[in-house]
Amino acid sequence: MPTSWADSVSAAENLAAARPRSSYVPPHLRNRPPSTDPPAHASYAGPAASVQDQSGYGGPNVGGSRWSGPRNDFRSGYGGGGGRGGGWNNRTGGWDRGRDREANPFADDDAEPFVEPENSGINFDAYEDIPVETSGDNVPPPVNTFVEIDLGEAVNLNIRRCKYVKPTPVQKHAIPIALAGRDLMACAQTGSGKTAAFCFPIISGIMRGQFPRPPRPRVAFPLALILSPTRELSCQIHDEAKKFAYQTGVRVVVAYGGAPINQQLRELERGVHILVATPGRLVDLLERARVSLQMIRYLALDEADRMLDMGFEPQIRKIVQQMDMPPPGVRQTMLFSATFPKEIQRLALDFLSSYIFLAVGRVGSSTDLIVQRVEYVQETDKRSHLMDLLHAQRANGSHGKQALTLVFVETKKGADSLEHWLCMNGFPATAIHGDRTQQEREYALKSFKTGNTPILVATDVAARGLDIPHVAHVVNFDIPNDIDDYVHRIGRTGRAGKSGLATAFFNENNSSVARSLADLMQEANQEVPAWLSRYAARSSHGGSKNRRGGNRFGGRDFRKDSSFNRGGVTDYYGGANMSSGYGAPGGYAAPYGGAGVTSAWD
Ligand SMILES: Nc1ncnc2c1ncn2[C@@H]1O[C@H](COP(=O)(O)OP(=O)(O)OP(=O)(O)O)[C@@H](O)[C@H]1O
Repeated sequence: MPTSWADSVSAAENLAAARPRSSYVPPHLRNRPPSTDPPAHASYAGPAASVQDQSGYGGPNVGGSRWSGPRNDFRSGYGGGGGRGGGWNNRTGGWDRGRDREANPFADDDAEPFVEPENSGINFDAYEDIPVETSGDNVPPPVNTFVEIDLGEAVNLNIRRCKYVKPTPVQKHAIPIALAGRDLMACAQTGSGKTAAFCFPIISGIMRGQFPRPPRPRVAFPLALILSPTRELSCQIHDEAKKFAYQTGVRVVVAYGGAPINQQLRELERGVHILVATPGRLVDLLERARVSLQMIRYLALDEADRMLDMGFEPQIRKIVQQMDMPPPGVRQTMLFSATFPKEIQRLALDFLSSYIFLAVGRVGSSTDLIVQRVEYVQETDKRSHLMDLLHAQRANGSHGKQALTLVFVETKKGADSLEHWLCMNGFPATAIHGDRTQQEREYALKSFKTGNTPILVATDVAARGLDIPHVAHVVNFDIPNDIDDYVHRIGRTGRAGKSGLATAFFNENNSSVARSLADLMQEANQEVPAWLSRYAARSSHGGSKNRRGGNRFGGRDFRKDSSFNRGGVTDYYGGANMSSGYGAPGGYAAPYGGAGVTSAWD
């Protein structure tokens, strides 16, 4: 009997190796020991449903009826093709052929080129005391271990390959909610494992589900759609999802702008269960009729508040509401972010059905793992101040090496110019922003990640979601106008239980965020300089962007606000007609998404 993860991984690999290669194994029987009984009928029952049957991972059935709830009843009937023989994976060139050639997504994991000796090791105990709030009807109880969550043997094996020992707090709560088929709006701090929180239930659901054969050839019919705001983030989610879905038979494909579309079309033609995409490229594919959303059962918006703000909202509405995607209640919708302004929560009602709101930590708060410093620096002194910081950092670093430092600026021009200046002054720097070609962007990111160019100057295009190990320091050379952007930027360090440092250069130009910055720092147990408190006191009367106002724990699901019910919406937790009255133009636009917000994005 396997006694450790390593044992069970190698046992499973041996089992796979021992399987006779010559005889044809139908896709739905792959990953199953030879003795397992064949299914009663030939309908497609998810790529690796059989894996579940032999898992031994029964565990308590968290969420009780999650596999037989009304949503799943509906799903199995959706499209009316559940009983058709063969299933959609059997079409010519289907994903199952690709599965035989599935590259090992873990192959590079142990060859980390840049290793920072201090501060390695994941310390999720740091998250244990975080307050958690859930609201909504019949919230499924959280779990404490992955074993309790019935994700199936293949996914459990991948969890071990990822070296995840136990679920993070957001995973403990969000995974059972998602497995129960519930819509979810989840807010949890940067670097706390949200990607896995929405990927695991999607993969598991696809493995267990009954889905009809896709109706047309040469058109991709994904079952799940994961949207994210940037190309790099979509690629990262794709990489992660491929790890979680390795050898499950669930096929994950990514589509994003700036890369040749033909290659992406070819990938899509080979079949896709989970499509990870940026909105612009997806709209293109939909308009070319190469992707249909008609079979979507799962919709996840990562960085959901960003996806629903002014820059992306029209595209998201087009994708979700104006094409052929099943409506809320038919599909399962999950929104994740570290920040969720109330205006956006309100807007999100249009996409959700009877959802559960989950907040792990304070909504929009940063993690205590990040030491935040704010320094008063005049505009003209910023460069020399940065140079001092970098010099000091190099002197303190191991072997005189520059630690990975991410420097955020407001504009693309500013990024180019600072990169140039740093290089001229002997600091190995590169830059990433929306005017660079995709190739340049990818090269910059890679060079930074590997430590070849340990300073990355970036606009907000790199602010959200990117999980770059060993980022020691985030410098807000220009402080963003919106405090939520600040939260995401500094969240590039202090991830997965590790600590990090964030320094912001503050001056008169930033007085509009003084209050929210001081509040945020206080919430995260950071030392607030007296001069910043004075700025905050001065600016506390104005500033529509100041959405904080102290500790808001306990009142953050906006449905709990009295204004929610005053808006004529009486169904408190997501019954019919919740969206009425909120589609009015200007409902949220004024306080959110100023002119500068979209400039740095794709
Ligand atoms: N249960 C776990 N155990 C150990 N590490 C984990 C676990 N879950 C996730 N991680 C790791 O934690 C890191 C951060 O995860 P992830 O990128 O999903 O965070 P996030 O909450 O989406 O952050 P952001 O808000 O910045 O997008 C990743 O490197 C991921 O592999």
